[in-house]
Amino acid sequence: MSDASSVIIGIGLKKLYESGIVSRKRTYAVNGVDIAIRHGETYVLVGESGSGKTTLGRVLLLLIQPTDGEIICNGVNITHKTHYEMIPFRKKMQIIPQHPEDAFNPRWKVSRSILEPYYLHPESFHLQSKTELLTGLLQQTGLDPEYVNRYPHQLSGGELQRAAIARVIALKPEFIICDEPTSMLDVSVQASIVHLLKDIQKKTGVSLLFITHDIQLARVVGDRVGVMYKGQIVEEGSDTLTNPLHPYTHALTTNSLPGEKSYEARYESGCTWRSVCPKADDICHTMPGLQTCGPVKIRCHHPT
Ligand SMILES: Nc1ncnc2c1ncn2[C@@H]1O[C@H](COP(=O)(O)OP(=O)(O)OP(=O)(O)O)[C@@H](O)[C@H]1O
Repeated sequence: MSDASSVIIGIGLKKLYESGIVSRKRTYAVNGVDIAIRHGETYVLVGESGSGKTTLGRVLLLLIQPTDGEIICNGVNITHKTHYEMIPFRKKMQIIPQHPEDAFNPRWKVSRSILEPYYLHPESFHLQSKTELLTGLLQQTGLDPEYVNRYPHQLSGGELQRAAIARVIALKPEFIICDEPTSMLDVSVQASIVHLLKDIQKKTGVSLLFITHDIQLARVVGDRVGVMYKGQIVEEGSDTLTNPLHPYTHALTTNSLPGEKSYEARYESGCTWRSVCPKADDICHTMPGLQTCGPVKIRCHHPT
């Protein structure tokens, strides 16, 4: 899967969580994911709550160590790099969180938080002064200079998300994970934040991994879409949400998912969707691989 067109590649990624003291509960939040994000594209990860989107995103950034699998950044295997060896890669990979307020120190003025990369990595800014950097970042994100002299609780959710984006782009990243960046915002400002991110992408060529459970947003924002179900990507393509081939994607996009009770069965092997799939037969007791069908990848024995 190593190719020069990708900024980040995950190969065979797994993340196992174990909980409970008396009886151990094992959950594969990510269960064998292959993914490649190309330079300059927006790849949308879509799926229901608990399907593993956030865990996969954090594993790709090595904010969570995978239980298994490898991560390649610009052709370099970074899976087992030390904290020190990771520094140059960390600068190139950033995340915009769902809750911008969590990303700010409540005791710092917003300007201090936006300039945090400057204090952490002064060598990256050469002769640029703090004021020049801040002015440029505010211009790029459309944030009123007056706001950055305030504390985080004195800004609206949309203003704070712009400030979070300003901090993220300070180090000129090549790859940004946007983890539901608009889901906590008022509908009226959601579109402006999405436009801002796409505008930054147009100007800088940054790759975006956009995590959402909003199908309409995914359709609009994504160059390619990966559909996650129980820790796996079951379908991937540019037209996936308009012409779904996997029975799960079809149910997700037509609002016809069965009730939680009817498909909560977890199998140790085989297709995890088979308990409710109308097409399920004996072969579905074996796990389908992610097959390439033209421009689409699909994990199903019986695609439409
Ligand atoms: N630290 C953890 N310890 C144990 N289980 C976890 C942990 N983090 C996540 N999980 C479990 O892993 C699964 C995937 O969670 P994850 O947050 O990645 O899903 P998601 O698709 O991002 O959901 P949402 O859209 O609600 O944010 C869930 O079953 C969750 O309970």
